[in-house]
Amino acid sequence: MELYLVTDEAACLGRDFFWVVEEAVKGGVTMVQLREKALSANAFIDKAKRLKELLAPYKVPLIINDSVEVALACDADGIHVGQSDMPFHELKNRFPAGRIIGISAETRENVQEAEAWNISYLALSPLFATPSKMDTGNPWGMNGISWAKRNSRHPLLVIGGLSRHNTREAILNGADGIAVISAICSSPSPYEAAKELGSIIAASKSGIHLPPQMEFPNK
Ligand SMILES: Cc1ncc(COP(=O)(O)OP(=O)(O)O)c(N)n1
Ligand SMILES: Cc1ncsc1CCOP(=O)(O)O
Ligand SMILES: [Mg+2]
Repeated sequence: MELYLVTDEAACLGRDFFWVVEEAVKGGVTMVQLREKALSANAFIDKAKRLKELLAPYKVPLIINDSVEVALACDADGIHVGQSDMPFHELKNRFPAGRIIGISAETRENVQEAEAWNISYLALSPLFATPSKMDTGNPWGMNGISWAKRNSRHPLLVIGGLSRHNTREAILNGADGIAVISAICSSPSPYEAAKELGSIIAASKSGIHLPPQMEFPNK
């Protein structure tokens, strides 16, 4: 989940959706979430099945946003739910054990509540305000990552406004991975964008010599 692509057809700017995703995967994306807000259930399932076939040879897991029905119908590797979606206690009974379950945390209370759950990752949402999703709560900011790192046992993702300019700082503050829409889907080259973000993540992880507080004294 280090470099996690959340898809958005509109963010692909008229280019073929499957081409954008495949370029991103070739560039190094490690997980893909199909996020569809306007499709019928059948159309969502058809798109998910096609995407699963595309991803299989690359061994990149497919995550379905919001819908357990779609996730089951396409035999997805995992599901992502937010605070207004199916609650974890219900999801864990509906979704086969061993698959990926990701949850968004919008507040410190959400992070604390998730401590009791067996989930695959927690996504701090949003890290920064973003035009890609307007109905969000208050942004976590970089300080929020270090707080969550100290208070959560789960792998931590950050989402919202991530780009080549702030990925290093997010990782140095404690994020295990980043999730993006526009930085990849809307890039002139989704391949190059993914490659660059992946390199920044790898370099930030291998090059940590100072604790984040020392690198960023104001955080
Ligand atoms: C990886 C990841 N993190 C957060 C979200 C947001 O989920 P949610 O709050 O349920 O909002 P919608 O995406 O459903 O609009 C996400 N999708 N993926
Ligand atoms: C789906 C989602 N959840 C929180 S912010 C967001 C959108 C992220 O998009 P971008 O990477 O373009 O800021
Ligand atoms: Mg949701």
